Amino acid sequence: MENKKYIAEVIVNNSVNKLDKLFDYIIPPQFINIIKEGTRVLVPFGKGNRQFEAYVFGVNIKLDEDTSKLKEVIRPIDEEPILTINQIHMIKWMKGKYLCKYIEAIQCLIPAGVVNKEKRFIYVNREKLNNHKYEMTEIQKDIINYVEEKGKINVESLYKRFSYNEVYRVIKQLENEGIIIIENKVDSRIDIIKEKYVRLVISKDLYKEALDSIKGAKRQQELMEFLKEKVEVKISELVNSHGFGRTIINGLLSRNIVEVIEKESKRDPLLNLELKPFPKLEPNDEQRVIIEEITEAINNNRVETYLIHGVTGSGKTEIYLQLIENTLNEGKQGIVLVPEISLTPQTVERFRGRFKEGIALFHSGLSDGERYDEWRRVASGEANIVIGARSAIFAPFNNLGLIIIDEEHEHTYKSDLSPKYHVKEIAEYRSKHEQSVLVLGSATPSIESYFEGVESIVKVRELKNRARNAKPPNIEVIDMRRELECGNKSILSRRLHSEIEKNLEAKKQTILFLNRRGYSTFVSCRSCGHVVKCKQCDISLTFHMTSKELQCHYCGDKYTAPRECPECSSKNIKYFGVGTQKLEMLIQSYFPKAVISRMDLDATSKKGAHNEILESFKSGEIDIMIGTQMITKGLDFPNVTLVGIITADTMLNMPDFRAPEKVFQQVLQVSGRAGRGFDEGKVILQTYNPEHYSIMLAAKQDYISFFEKEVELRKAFNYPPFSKLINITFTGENEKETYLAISKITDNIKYILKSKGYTNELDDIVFGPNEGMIYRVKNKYRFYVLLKSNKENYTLLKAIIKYLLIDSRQKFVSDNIITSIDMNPLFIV
Ligand SMILES: Nc1ncnc2c1ncn2[C@@H]1O[C@H](COP(=O)(O)OP(=O)(O)OP(=O)(O)O)[C@@H](O)[C@H]1O
Ligand SMILES: [Zn+2]
Ligand SMILES: [Zn+2]
Repeated sequence: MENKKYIAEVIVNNSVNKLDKLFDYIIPPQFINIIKEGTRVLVPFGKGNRQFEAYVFGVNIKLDEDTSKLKEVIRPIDEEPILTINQIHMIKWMKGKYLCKYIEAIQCLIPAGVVNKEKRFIYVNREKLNNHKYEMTEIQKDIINYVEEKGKINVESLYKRFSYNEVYRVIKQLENEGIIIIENKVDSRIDIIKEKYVRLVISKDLYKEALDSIKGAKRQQELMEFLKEKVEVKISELVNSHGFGRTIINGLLSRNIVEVIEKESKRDPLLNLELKPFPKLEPNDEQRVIIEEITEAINNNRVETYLIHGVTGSGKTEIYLQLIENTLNEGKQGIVLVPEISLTPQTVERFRGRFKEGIALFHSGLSDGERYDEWRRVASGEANIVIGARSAIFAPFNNLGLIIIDEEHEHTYKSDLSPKYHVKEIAEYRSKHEQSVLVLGSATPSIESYFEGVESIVKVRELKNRARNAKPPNIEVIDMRRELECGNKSILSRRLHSEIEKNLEAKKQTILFLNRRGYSTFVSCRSCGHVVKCKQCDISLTFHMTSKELQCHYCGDKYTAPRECPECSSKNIKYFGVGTQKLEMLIQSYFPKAVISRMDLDATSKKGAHNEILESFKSGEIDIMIGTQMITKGLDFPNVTLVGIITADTMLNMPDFRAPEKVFQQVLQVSGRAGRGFDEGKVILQTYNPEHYSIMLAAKQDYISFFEKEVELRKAFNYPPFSKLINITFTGENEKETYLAISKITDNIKYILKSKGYTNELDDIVFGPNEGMIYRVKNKYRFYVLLKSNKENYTLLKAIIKYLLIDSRQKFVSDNIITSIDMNPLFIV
């Protein structure tokens, strides 16, 4: 056939709004069999035909159609497609679900190291230079000399050498005259690391002779003997760990006794962690039943979600380990998600101790290079287990059998960048499309997840007992209002004080927990515990320092700050909190002999500091550990018998409908650190709101009652899981312009809703626009509008947002305003 053309539909790797769609390119005949769905290609783009990297999403054949306006693909970048067809489907699905850009979704699936960057190279055209007619300026001469000297160089390096403005102007002009030529090349940003190794090249029979020939050089002889035992050794290792300097190595090199070879090496982030074996445990009855049931589902490729609700210390990790083992035995691969790798060193240790190898780690602390290497280990099949935070859910496995989300209630599973996905949603998608089992685990499942259990969408399995027969800790609530009445103004109740004392005498360890989030933004009464809330939203009001007013963070209603408590008329109506540092000083002054350590963001900002503190806590050097949220997760220290929660109220009064849930979770999680060994654990929980259902039920460790109460309230105020929230944020440098822009969008949303017959309900659907809780960040102003939708209008609302903020964005929002859409916000900030 004459006019048959192969057309590639591509996504250009560029985050400009206008480019967020598929573009057609002709595939030149020589590439027809190479360029497929998922191949990365180089394409010319725009008027200047600059080269861009692009991803092929589809290949079509066109017959007798006019393709004269289309450009041609320049060439493929890789030999094999970099995205599978499954992944392309997932990217399209993510775009539809989160209203993000294609390229943003692609960037979730492919690590930064793979995504290429365009580099510009520059060189001099000698002929044109010789023929030019005018006198050059000094700077022109300097630049030309510099470039000629180097041959062909990256333009970036000119910017380092000369001032940007000068270079920019000069090279533009010289380029127009053809004196210099600029070439665009797309290049991988990450270099593959090559390591140099040394090995003996002397055969066995010549060995003795060679050894004798260097009698005078004792160290060279020693190196020979050293290498004799080994195949090859890294130069860096010889130099750094074994004291063989370069001259010694060069000595043997010059005599042709050794040679140096180069091998590609992968950066291994686990390299410097020591490996302690963690042998398989005989599962107890509760564990066994669950392991058997889920293994059966894995073996039969069933699409199934399990929620393991197991009290703290019930041995969930052992279940995960055995499930992963069974998955590998089936020749399949597994993903284990943890809230934060650096905060869950014990979990990682156990997996490494059990499986030794084949584990790849994905987390935010990796350099681009490390991330790229880990990704390639997974893609090439070298690793069959991935452990990691959020991003690990995108691990490029091709035979996925099992996904585990440990501590599934943790908020770190929600991405704060676009696409604002929740790991659980991606995991559900992969489970469904790759026939694999999803396991969620928590001692305190999120209300949404447990609700899915009630609705039989997920299968809930319970672990009611601690694994090593330890008893659950005993939680005692201390009413801080009574302390004040009795004249104790200290941050420690008398009870907590004396328990710490006792614990120190018994040589047991103590954890003191202080929550920093939401610290002193709300107003409460120290005499009666009353907290001022919005009448409409049941949300604690936020105190605004500048206006000295109280404002509801959800609906925007303003209230005047009371001078005395509306409940008990006390003048003690302001809340004063303390930070961890101050707390550490206080505790040290109360217990001068105790060894105290602090674990918070400040104390652990140095690399490795977190692990160091944990190690010395484990070894028993530290008596009292003071910490923030960092110490609530997965720590298993048998010698901790006392946990003190300094105040449950900071969290309780967060302007967030999930505040009671978070308090409940946090109290149970941090309490769960106590009494995991032979001795019983005790928890002292201090609060100004002892009657709050969240505190009372946490003290009883009664998850089910808490769940029921919470669900009742969510239903009454129409919060998730009974509604879906959508949050739209506008950020801009010009306060007024940003506000007007979001107001215009809000009006449009209302207008369209009205035209679709929603008239009376508008006030129950659209809230705002309001100032963001963090109103001014880096001189940019932030406003948001919150939408509350139900099953029947969700699709409509999504379509409206898509129309206003994506498809017709240019019409409604100027380019200097950043818009962000969150389809299921966990926090509204
Ligand atoms: N079958 C078993 N036999 C003996 N010990 C076990 C068994 N299963 C688990 N353990 C031990 O019980 C302790 C608690 O287990 P693990 O840390 O897995 O609890 P968890 O459910 O993850 O708790 P948390 O939710 O508090 O993190 C660990 O020290 C673990 O080694
Ligand atoms: Zn009061
Ligand atoms: Zn309100």
